[in-house]
Amino acid sequence: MASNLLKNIVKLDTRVSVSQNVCLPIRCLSTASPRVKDKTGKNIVFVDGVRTPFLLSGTDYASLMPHQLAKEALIGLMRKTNVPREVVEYIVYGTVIQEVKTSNIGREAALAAGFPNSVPAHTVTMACISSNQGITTGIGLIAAGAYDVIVAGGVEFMSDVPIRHSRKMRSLLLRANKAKTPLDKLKLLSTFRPDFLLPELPAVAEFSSGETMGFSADRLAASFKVSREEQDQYAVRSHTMAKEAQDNGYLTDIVPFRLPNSSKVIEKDNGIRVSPIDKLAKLKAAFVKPHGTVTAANSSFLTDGASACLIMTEEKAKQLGLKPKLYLRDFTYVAQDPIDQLLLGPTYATPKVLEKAGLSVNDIDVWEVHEAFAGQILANLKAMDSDWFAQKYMNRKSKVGVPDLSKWNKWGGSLSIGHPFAATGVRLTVHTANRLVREDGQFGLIAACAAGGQGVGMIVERHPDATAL
Ligand SMILES: CC(=O)SCCNC(=O)CCNC(=O)[C@H](O)C(C)(C)COP(=O)(O)OP(=O)(O)OC[C@H]1O[C@@H](n2cnc3c(N)ncnc32)[C@H](O)[C@@H]1OP(=O)(O)O
Repeated sequence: MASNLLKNIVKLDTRVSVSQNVCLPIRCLSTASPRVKDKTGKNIVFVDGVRTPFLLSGTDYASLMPHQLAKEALIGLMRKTNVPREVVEYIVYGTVIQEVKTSNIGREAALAAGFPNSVPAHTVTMACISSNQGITTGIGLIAAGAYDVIVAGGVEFMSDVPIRHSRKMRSLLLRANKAKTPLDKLKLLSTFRPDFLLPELPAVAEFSSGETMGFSADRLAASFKVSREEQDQYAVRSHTMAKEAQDNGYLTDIVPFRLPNSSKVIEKDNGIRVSPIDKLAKLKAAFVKPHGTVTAANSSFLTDGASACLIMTEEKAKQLGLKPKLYLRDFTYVAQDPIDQLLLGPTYATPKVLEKAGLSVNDIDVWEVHEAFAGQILANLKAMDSDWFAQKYMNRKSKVGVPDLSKWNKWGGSLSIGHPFAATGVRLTVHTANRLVREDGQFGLIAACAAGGQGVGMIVERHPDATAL
């Protein structure tokens, strides 16, 4: 395993500023002979994507319901693209922790956002890659010829999660509902015990192992010998780059959100926080106590937010006079053992999707990789740089290869911008699109890990018409 890798990340990132290397789109891209062939016969394009500002849970969105956030993302998308709602034929929307009253949240959000009743919507869930799943389900529907115009996206709302009665209490209440006589009800009441009142709190944890994501990340970092200092440095990198992108006005995927019944308009992500490294070093372990290395500052934080994007056939985009940002070229999903390899999705998905598309690591101009934890990102980079890992775990002859880190998450990532689980996939895609224009690149790779030991890799290509940010 290359031991210099992490040193290089730190050195490199203090030098690379997102305000450098910005140029207008000058590369001549052509649809005539694409290097990556279209597999669908439809040349499916990503027109644009938007998101609400991502906020720390428990802050300004706290009194909302999740479908209200999703509604704002959908309204913002239609306003930004200037496409009439009637043109949209189907909506695929992601969520992870479901609000029980709006279980098909895609449909509720679409109705609230003023889409015609005749536009069907369904909800998908695949943990942190749920809106990637929204996009690729849309690709499938278009490729199958079912529809030409799809909206995809996702929402997560951690300010209010369903807290259930205990199983014993639920069982009692359900039986009480069916009890016919007062005597039956009394008999049931006599079975009540005080411990029935203990609630069941949801945890960001793996069902099969019971382990929280943070605990797993700490174990992963330890097994790849990623130090606390390296994790803290990576976290500072993420926040520094996100702050620069925010200050430079690059985060144009944000649609401002006017809070209902208030004059307050939310315009910015509120979790970006550049702190001195010695401040981070003082924080206590958040999961593996007391000696773990994953802390509040080198973890993504619990976030509220929603996203949405518009995808369609290139022909339809032309008919509508739109200037798409990307071709959606290829994708893959991967899955591993959720106990030992929970957060290594990017390592597994990257070579698979590159090979499918006929590209190599060096062809990628923009990397957007989900940062669940700094330790998880650094463990993935080490795994990608290891022949031993490739041979032992991936059935490959040699390592995947290390991405050029000057092209990696240059506008920050989930650690700093936030990670509303099901909304992140669209955020990664639209940042890839906008970075490809600003950085004059051609190909982007999006990768993410997800609970269940799953992961996604997507290859996108800048569309020749992509100019507007
Ligand atoms: C596939 C996947 O994506 S898996 C990932 C899924 N996501 C997760 O698992 C979420 C992980 N994150 C979490 O669960 C939570 O954010 C936690 C447990 C890590 C932290 O939660 P909390 O303890 O509530 O965080 P809180 O915001 O209070 O921060 C704790 C302390 O760290 C400090 N802190 C947090 N971030 C920073 C920062 N960037 N710089 C400096 N200090 C910081 C806070 O100021 C606070 O300090 P204090 O105790 O002196 O007030």
